[in-house]
Amino acid sequence: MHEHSNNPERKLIVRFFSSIGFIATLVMGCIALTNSDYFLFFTLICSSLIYAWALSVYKNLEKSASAILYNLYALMIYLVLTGGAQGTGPIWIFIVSPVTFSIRGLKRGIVDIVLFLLAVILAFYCAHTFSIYNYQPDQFPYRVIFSFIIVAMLSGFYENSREKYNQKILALSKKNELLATIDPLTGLPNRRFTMNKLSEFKLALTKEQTPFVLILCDVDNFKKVNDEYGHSFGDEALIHLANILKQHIPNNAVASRWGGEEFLIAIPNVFNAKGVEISNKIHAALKQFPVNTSSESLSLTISMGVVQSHESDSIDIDIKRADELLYKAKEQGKNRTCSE
Ligand SMILES: Nc1nc2c(ncn2[C@@H]2O[C@H](COP(=O)(O)OP(=O)(O)OP(=O)(O)O)[C@@H](O)[C@H]2O)c(=O)[nH]1
Repeated sequence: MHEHSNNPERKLIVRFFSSIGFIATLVMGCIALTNSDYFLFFTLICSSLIYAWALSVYKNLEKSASAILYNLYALMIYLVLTGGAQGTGPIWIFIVSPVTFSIRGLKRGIVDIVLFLLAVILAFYCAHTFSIYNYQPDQFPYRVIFSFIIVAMLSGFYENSREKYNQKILALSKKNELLATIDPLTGLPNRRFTMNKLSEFKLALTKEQTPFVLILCDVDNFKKVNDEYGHSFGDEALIHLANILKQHIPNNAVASRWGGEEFLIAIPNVFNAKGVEISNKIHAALKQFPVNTSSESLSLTISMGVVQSHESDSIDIDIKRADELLYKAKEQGKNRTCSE
């Protein structure tokens, strides 16, 4: 499948063009019938049926797109060859480049249009050589071909800008999506991202009995840190803590900034005891590595509540239990972990 056509926008375009093609060829077929032009009537009805089929298989984009385009090309070549109604047939070829580019995209569109152009030149040549239709004035075919090339180039230029613009928008929205899930100060995932991750962990617990542990952490006496050392030192302390948390959790775990000076760690595939072991390593690392700035140094301490998620409890209840244990750790004198 061509990557350009692999999205809902392409499906819409394919449906749109197959519907337009179906209606237009059907109406033109009926007009040909009233003019007693039976061969043109038969050609247009066949074309209309192909468009109807393309519409019915629109979910298979490649098939549907090829049916629309090759049907269109065949009809255009027929019109050029026979002159259509009183020699006006070639006028229709100008719709080919916008339709081709919007269905095929730029690169493949150029290939299709060059091949189509060669077929049109051949059709004009055959019409003249075999006296199928005698275009008047003689320069008419040259003018049509020349203006077709200009229209094709303009459509290609437009498609090129459109694709570049789309890519920019896509990159920007990906970047924004990422920013919306990351805490700008610590670079850790934020609450929103973590809630989604917790839902995944909960699903794995209920479906596959994969256990997971939550560790809720809160910096001790952080108001005092801010008051004594300043707010920017407080910020440095949070960044330092975030780095320590990242270094001490398994790769498949998530350490997130839950809000303010609170952090939540979620570790899949482990039981409570492993959560407590990790929390003890974090306490030790904070003791070993103080927050250092050019002028200040401080050993930060945190309190933690560790719980194992219960299959029967909601995520909110799990977090509430962790919060109760964290509160207990604070009550018992801080710089410690309480678990169930
Ligand atoms: N520097 C800085 N401070 C923050 C940030 N977010 C929250 N705080 C501060 O964190 C402090 C939290 O204070 P409290 O809730 O009283 O808690 P505490 O002083 O740590 O006391 P305990 O939790 O009982 O140990 C407040 O002073 C907030 O202003 C932040 O992003 N940067």
